[in-house]
Amino acid sequence: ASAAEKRRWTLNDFDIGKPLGRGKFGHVYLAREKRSNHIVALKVLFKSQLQQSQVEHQLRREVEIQSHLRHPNILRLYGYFYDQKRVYLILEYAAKGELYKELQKCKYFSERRAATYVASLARALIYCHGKHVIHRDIKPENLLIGAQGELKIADFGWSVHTFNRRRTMCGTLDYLPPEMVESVEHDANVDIWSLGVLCYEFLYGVPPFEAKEHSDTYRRIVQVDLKFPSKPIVSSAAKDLITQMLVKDSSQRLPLHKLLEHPWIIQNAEPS
Ligand SMILES: Nc1ncnc2c1ncn2[C@@H]1O[C@H](COP(=O)(O)OP(=O)(O)OP(=O)(O)O)[C@@H](O)[C@H]1O
Ligand SMILES: O=C(O)c1cc(-c2cccc(F)c2)nc2ccccc12
Ligand SMILES: [Mg+2]
Repeated sequence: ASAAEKRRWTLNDFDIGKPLGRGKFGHVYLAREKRSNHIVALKVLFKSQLQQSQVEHQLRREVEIQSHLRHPNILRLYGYFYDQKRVYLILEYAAKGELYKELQKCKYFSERRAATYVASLARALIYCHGKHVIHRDIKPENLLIGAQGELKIADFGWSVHTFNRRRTMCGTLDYLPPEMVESVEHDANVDIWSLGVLCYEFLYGVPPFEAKEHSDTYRRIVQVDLKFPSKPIVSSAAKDLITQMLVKDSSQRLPLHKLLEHPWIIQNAEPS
């Protein structure tokens, strides 16, 4: 690890700025590291809440993984430290905030914007899968936007092994592929499914299997009840890509490197 990673950080190393948001286990603040004047996001997590939710080990492992990942579309974890009551994560600051908010504001994205985001996520996932890290939790809430408008996968829900993990944490089912919803063995192809769900949501403003009741969403996922609305107008190339990703048999999903060669991506994604 670099010198920055090894050093023992303390709260005194930082000037704390405005709150950037509230997470499940604490707040995230804008902060400046005093020696380097480097702007970061400081995520403060309360130990008591981490213990109550029994996520302490998950957090340690995810911090371990996240600190070793280096990719332009993956939010950097520079380091961490803790005191009596809190754990602090020193994160790359994503100046343009949450993709989720941007999607709500625009309702849905242009095909060029959607394809550019999908291509950068595919490259980030190819990088992760190359390191035997699968994500399992790709959704708009876990995507942030950097100062140049680039996408950053910001979630700590990484898992190293491709073993079958129950989703102990509650949260929307919308992005789960059939094998996870049916909680059978799953592998890196789960991320292809979630990326397909995300691509649909970028273009239509809603996820493909959304339903009022959890049980209905569950049924629509396992039946791959995929329907394309007539509005907004979306190219058949985009629908073709989504259809090749939202396939029940995970081994038949379009591999990520093939996604980057798909006509819709070639024609619409900004060159990286
Ligand atoms: N690196 C960052 N740069 C800018 N804003 C951030 C950053 N990290 C978090 N935020 C803001 O703070 C909010 C809460 O952070 P986060 O979502 O990480 O907390 P959490 O929901 O508890 O964590 P997780 O989503 O991993 O469970 C985010 O929704 C976002 O608005
Ligand atoms: O008091 C501790 O030793 C402690 C350390 C850590 C921790 C250590 C490294 C990385 C990381 F993300 C978290 N998390 C905790 C969560 C709850 C209660 C105590 C702790
Ligand atoms: Mg969050």
